[in-house]
Amino acid sequence: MTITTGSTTQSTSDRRVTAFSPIPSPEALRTELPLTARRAEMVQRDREEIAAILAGQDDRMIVVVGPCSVHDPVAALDYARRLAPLAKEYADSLKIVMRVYFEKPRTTVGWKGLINDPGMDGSFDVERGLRTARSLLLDVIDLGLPVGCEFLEPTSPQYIADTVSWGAIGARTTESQVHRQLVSGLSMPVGFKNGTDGNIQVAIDGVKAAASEHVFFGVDDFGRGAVVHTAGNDECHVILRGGTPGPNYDAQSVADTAAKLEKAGLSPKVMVDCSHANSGKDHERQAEVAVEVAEAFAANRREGNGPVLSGVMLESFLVAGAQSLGGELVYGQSVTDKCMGWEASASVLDALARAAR
Ligand SMILES: O=C[C@H](O)[C@H](O)COP(=O)(O)O
Ligand SMILES: C=C(OP(=O)(O)O)C(=O)O
Repeated sequence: MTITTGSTTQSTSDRRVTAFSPIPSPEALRTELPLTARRAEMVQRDREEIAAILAGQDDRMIVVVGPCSVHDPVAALDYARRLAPLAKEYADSLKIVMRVYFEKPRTTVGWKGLINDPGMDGSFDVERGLRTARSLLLDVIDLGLPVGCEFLEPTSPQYIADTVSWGAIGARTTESQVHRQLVSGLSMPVGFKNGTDGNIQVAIDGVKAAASEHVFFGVDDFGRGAVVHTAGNDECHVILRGGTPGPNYDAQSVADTAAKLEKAGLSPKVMVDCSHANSGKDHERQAEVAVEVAEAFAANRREGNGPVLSGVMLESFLVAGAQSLGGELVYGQSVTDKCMGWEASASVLDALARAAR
């Protein structure tokens, strides 16, 4: 049911709000699609392993890999079925986390992801989006894969965060107090991207702010407005994704970021996003960047410099490249940024595993 509003001439509020569409509470959705004790155990174990890598207690490399965005849950699960055996095969050297991104921050306007508009047709069936997203997350966990999500809407994590082992705050929201507060209450390790302009300090500030306690506006499990009190999240790190001036995945940028984190009293943990401005959004270049980063990772370990570079992020799907929305869609191809295809992704994972060993 949609409630139309802003209709009386006397009203000074909601003059530009055209409707409110109710959705189920987080508790109702979690009851309908329960995590279950077995899955909760897997999520907890995966979060601890990722945190241990970030803390330097486990010298594997975190690899967050998967589509830029999920638009077709069938293709995403198909992808997960291919990734799961590789995650097992490389488990001695890589901690593979599947990118299962449902919320897309746009530079201006565009499709905002499966939760916002699962039909990709402007029908904005958010209730269906939430249900589809949660259901897919449970299916991916059942394949033995940890899940990584970007958190964008401040209240959507209530519906899905119990399934998520690693989270990200994107380049467009890394400086936002609302997102930093949100992270301070999240139960998993979270990476803050540098800004789109290449500013790394905003990500370092994000890590610092999220480690602190906060009190802010939110919703409780029953969807009621509430004041949220958080304990702070000390398992956060920076993600270097390049920026307007160019890439920032080189050894010097990683070392400088680590030094700045240490100066700020934070753990010097850095992940490199091989996509976005580090590859000029070119999926073929992304594979080359990943191989360069793998070599730097191996050299860093050989020189005994400690595991500053803790992980990489890759945008990868079944079919290489990207397609526009509108016409008939190619199965397994991104509808947002260009992704590496499956074959290229598998060989990059192999290169990363060899480097990490
Ligand atoms: O990762 C995805 C995109 O880079 C991000 O959502 C911005 O996309 P846009 O510039 O196409 O809006
Ligand atoms: C939106 C993303 O990246 P960024 O915030 O770095 O642009 C993403 O990783 O999907």
